[in-house]
Amino acid sequence: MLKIGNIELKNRVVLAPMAGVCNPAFRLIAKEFGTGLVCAEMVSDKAILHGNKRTMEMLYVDEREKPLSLQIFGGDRKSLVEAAKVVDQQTNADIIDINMGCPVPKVTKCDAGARWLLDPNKIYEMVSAVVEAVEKPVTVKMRIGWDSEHVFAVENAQAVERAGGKAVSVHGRTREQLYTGTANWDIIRDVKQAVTIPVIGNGDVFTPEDAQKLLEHTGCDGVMIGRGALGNPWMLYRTVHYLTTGELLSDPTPREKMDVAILHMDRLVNLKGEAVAVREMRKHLAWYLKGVPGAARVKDVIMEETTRDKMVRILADFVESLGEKSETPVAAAASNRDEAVYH
Ligand SMILES: Cc1cc2nc3c(=O)[nH]c(=O)nc-3n(C[C@H](O)[C@H](O)[C@H](O)COP(=O)(O)O)c2cc1C
Repeated sequence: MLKIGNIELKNRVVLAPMAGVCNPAFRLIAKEFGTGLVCAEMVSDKAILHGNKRTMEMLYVDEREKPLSLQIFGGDRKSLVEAAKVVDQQTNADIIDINMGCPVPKVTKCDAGARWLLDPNKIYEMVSAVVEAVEKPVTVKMRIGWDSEHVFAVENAQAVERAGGKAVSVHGRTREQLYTGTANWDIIRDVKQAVTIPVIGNGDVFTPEDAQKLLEHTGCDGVMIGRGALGNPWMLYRTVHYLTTGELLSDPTPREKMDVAILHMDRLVNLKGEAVAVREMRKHLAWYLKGVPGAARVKDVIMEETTRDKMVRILADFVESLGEKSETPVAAAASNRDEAVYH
């Protein structure tokens, strides 16, 4: 069983932190689909200390999402520590994760995110300072290196371990690669062999079989799934099921997809209000509709809509036109969920 500090996970499947995606609406769906640990989108230390309404909403954790890891980023020791204390003392999160992989210049210019990958000493200092200041377990999520010339994944993970970090997640790409090329699972394996804390492997897991392969190849304690779950939380459920039983469940039917898309939208409406939810939902609907036969015509129309009801009507008519029932085991899991209301 995967244990991070004192937090026991019921399985080895982790939903990756994804900005603009991993808010309570999607995280709860991921949890209902059996995911062992869900990660929240990254939040800046400065924003937490500033305490504006939107940031404080980003720190909200529903009891049903637990265990949950909340990710912070920053470049200045004092403010990172202070922000970590806020997460420690004022949120319902179980784990405090530090972002060491964000590649965007706005973040790296502030000496935060992937910038740390060049300096194991800084990693040690920053992680030690946070560990000393908080009660909750501290983890780090990192890329394997800054660029192909600076791949310090092993040294960096060892610095995290020495500093008292309780686990490390490793995305098998450098900062320079962004999302191009393939994730290097060999280096994730090197990290796993070099530390004793749990290592969670990440990168290019799009099917349950990929998850199994990553775990076998790297010897990792857990597998983290990001893009494979976009518009496809079934991927999480199918992976948990495959890793536990060896059985490969079929993909969801279009009706199942639309049912969950509507649930997702309704939770976003509760969370953020209709205007924001509808805007945010456009990208999710594009993901949910990806690969659904005949969905191209619906996609174009739905992107123009500005209300929840109109979007739902289009989805309902589309599903009706397909005339299928949802009866697969995944549908049963989805229909067992209860309603979430966030205020
Ligand atoms: C839309 C999006 C947002 C992301 N936001 C974050 C983030 O907030 N924090 C983080 O550590 N990684 C973030 N990532 C990176 C993912 O957590 C993950 O490391 C990466 O997508 C590789 O995993 P995958 O191949 O399973 O997608 C993001 C990725 C995507 C696609």
